[in-house]
Amino acid sequence: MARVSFVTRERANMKWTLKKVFKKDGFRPLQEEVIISVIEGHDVFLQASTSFGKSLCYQLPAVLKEWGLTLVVCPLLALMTDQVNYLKGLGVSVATINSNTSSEERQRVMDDMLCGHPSTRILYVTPELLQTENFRRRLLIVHRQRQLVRVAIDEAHCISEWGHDFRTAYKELGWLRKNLVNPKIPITAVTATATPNVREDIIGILGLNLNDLRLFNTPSDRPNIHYEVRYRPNLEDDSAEAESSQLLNLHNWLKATRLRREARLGIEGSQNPPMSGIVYVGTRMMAEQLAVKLSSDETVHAIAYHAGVEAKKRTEIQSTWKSSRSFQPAQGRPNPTFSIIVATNAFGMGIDNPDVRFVVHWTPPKSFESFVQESGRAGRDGCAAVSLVYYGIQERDHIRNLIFRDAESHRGPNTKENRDVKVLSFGKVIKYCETITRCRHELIKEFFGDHELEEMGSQRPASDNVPVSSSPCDFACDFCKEGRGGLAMRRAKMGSETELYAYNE
Ligand SMILES: Nc1ncnc2c1ncn2[C@@H]1O[C@H](COP(=O)(O)OP(=O)(O)OP(=O)(O)O)[C@@H](O)[C@H]1O
Repeated sequence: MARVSFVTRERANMKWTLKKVFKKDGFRPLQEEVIISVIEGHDVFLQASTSFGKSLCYQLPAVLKEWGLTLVVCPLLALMTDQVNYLKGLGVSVATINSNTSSEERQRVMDDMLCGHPSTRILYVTPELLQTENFRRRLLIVHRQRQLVRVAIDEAHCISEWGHDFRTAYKELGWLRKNLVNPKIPITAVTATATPNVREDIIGILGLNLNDLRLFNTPSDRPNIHYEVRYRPNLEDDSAEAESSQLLNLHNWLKATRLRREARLGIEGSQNPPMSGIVYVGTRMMAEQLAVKLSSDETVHAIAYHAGVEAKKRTEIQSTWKSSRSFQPAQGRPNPTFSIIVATNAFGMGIDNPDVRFVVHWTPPKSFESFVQESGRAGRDGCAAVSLVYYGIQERDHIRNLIFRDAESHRGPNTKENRDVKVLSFGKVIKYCETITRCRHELIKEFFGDHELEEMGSQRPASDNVPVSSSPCDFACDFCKEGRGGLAMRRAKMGSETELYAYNE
């Protein structure tokens, strides 16, 4: 009886807050169930695909009640700043303490935390801050004052050495469960990219209570993304020719995309706002060079983004690209059809631009998890988008050598394990790219062990809208569109069967 009234009352309250505070018309499938579990005070582990809306699952409960502080641990300054600005824009009382926070602001936030009834509802911190004695002491005071309601761990895969973005400070988060007791503070951990090993670490290190843990997941692939691999010819003795034929290939693909768009919309492409895309490259120099080469076509405006670009300029590039609707072309050039960021992996996790229509990997990604994170920047509005990976035997071998060389150049007890993790993850990239007999959506789900989550009793969204189709992904990948024969022909250009790893069956 008590539960029925909770559900009825809280659901109405949640919907009202969703609309009134977050300006959203409704929940996405599964969000409501996750949020109810968070509000009920359970430990929650949510593994949902990129762009699912995981942040809302801890932000909405934080503002639903009229008091109490939610602590959010987040690995990236840029991500934290984006979230804080977004929430401030909605009128939520939110704060952050990180290396960019001024001492006055830091003092103000700390004073508020300790005042016995903090007005801050959500506090974003780095895992490094949470390691400091000073912050821990203050957090324990807030807890004793019964003002700490829950902790959320964003990008929880960073906890695991099996993960692609392992952060030592994340591993120390076990402190939370050990010290925030009487009452126990519930923990919500969210990620888009955790393999079975990583999940085990997240649950174990955070000390999530298995008897009470609520597990949720959505499939790891993204149904609205068309996944495709393009094979580079193996021109060992002429890498410049291979490079220029790849550039031509990408320019042709952009041209075909532009023509399709114009045909669909029935108006000149130049009258539409530019279409946003990201091209990932391996090095800063490559980013600079490729941005210039892509911009040689006047329908393309491409700009390089990497850690060597000054921080202020990077923010500027990102915000111009995000607001492509108000894009101003350079003097003397027509309005471009494409606004492209050519980026190294300095641009990735957490970037939330709703209308990115394509993500291209100019060379194979170094890990499968980063591939899923980076390709997941596409189609965040739920509309159709494309992921293209250019793949060649030389690049494959080059990356493998880099992984081994990097491991050898570092000393330390974890070197071998760390290298093995990287080799294993790159092995998945190889399998993903070289396989010509399976749907790519299915491969992604397999690599993240979606089936095992099901066996662990994870709740998934109801699948009543699954299209009836003879393809597992409704023809949203190159295998399902072209079939084995078509892919085999394309892959043959890359090299002989003996040069491929034994991954393709
Ligand atoms: N119920 C909803 N209705 C409409 N938009 C939503 C809803 N929930 C979340 N969103 C929007 O979806 C976008 C993605 O949300 P969010 O950044 O939380 O994704 P995420 O799951 O953390 O993805 P990633 O792992 O890729 O960072 C945001 O712009 C957010 O405002």
